[in-house]
Amino acid sequence: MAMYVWFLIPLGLATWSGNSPVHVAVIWMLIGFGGNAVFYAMLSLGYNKRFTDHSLTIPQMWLAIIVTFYAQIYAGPLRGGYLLALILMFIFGCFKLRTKQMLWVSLSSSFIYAATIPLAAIVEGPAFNWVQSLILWFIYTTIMPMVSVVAGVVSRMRHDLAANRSQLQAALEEVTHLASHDELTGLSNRRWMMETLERERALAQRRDSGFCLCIVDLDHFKQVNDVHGHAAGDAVLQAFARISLKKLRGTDIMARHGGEEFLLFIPSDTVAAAEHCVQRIRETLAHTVFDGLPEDFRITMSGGLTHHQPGEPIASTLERADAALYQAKASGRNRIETA
Ligand SMILES: Nc1nc2c(ncn2[C@@H]2O[C@H](COP(=O)(O)OP(=O)(O)OP(=O)(O)O)[C@@H](O)[C@H]2O)c(=O)[nH]1
Repeated sequence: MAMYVWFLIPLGLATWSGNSPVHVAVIWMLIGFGGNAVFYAMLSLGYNKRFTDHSLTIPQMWLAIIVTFYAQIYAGPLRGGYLLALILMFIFGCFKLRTKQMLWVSLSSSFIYAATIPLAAIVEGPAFNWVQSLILWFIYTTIMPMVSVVAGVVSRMRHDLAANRSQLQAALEEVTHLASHDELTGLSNRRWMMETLERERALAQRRDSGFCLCIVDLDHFKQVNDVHGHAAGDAVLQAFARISLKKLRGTDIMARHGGEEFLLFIPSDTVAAAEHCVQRIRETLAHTVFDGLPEDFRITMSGGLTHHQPGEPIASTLERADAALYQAKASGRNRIETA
């Protein structure tokens, strides 16, 4: 668009000084501004999505080529200056097009340029300088492919840069995810959970609300590895995470505390309500048949559940939950003990 506005100055001067007929400036404005308005409307209304070239760069370049060559037919000795408008348009093209597309546009435009030379000769009559015009055409036909190649290189560099940036973004997201999640189960990891618990502790204190913590441990898990192999053990851990997440509410948080131990945060004011939730997981697990393991294979869990006392450090809550877990194991496993 800026090109059309800027070239109105030389075009206006050429018209004012009698070097270019008025209709050229009128057509320049009508086609230039009207065409751009159409492209703007298409982009705003999303019609551009129907084309493979979403940016509509090629049609926009063609609009500039046609209107510039039209002005050039009547430009007389000023003819060469108008070609500079097309250099601007080719630089614009390099933001979106590949070298091949740029070359195609430059070569096909040089054919159209050739076709305008006899038309300019008709307009100018006997004063027309064929040699000068053919030299200008030769310059255009040889320089524009070079501009296209350079523009194509710039375009490729831009594409590579954008691809690198999105790869870097994806890697950053992955690193951020890995820093806060357990790779095997996809649950939050211990570090993230401890930070979250500190935040929840501060929030609970401010809101005068409570929450419960439960340490969950799979029973005799070592035997799973020993009898069925480490891969089967991994599959059991993953399945347990899935089962638990299905049974939890959106506000509950389950994290892998380490090994076959998990930490469960339940924002409940009463141990009874939290216990109900943990018991649901325990019962479901006890009846779960695992893919790839014998039909009669079952695994159970034990849990130590406690309520966070206002003001106490998280470590103290965890110590109590751990003691309750120890009690659950000592009492025969597959149970939840509260403290
Ligand atoms: N497959 C697998 N095993 C793990 C992983 N992390 C820890 N373990 C195993 O978990 C087992 C834990 O065993 P123990 O601490 O003896 O506990 P347990 O056999 O569950 O016995 P109780 O807790 O007393 O019921 C060990 O054999 C660890 O190797 C893991 O990521 N994958």
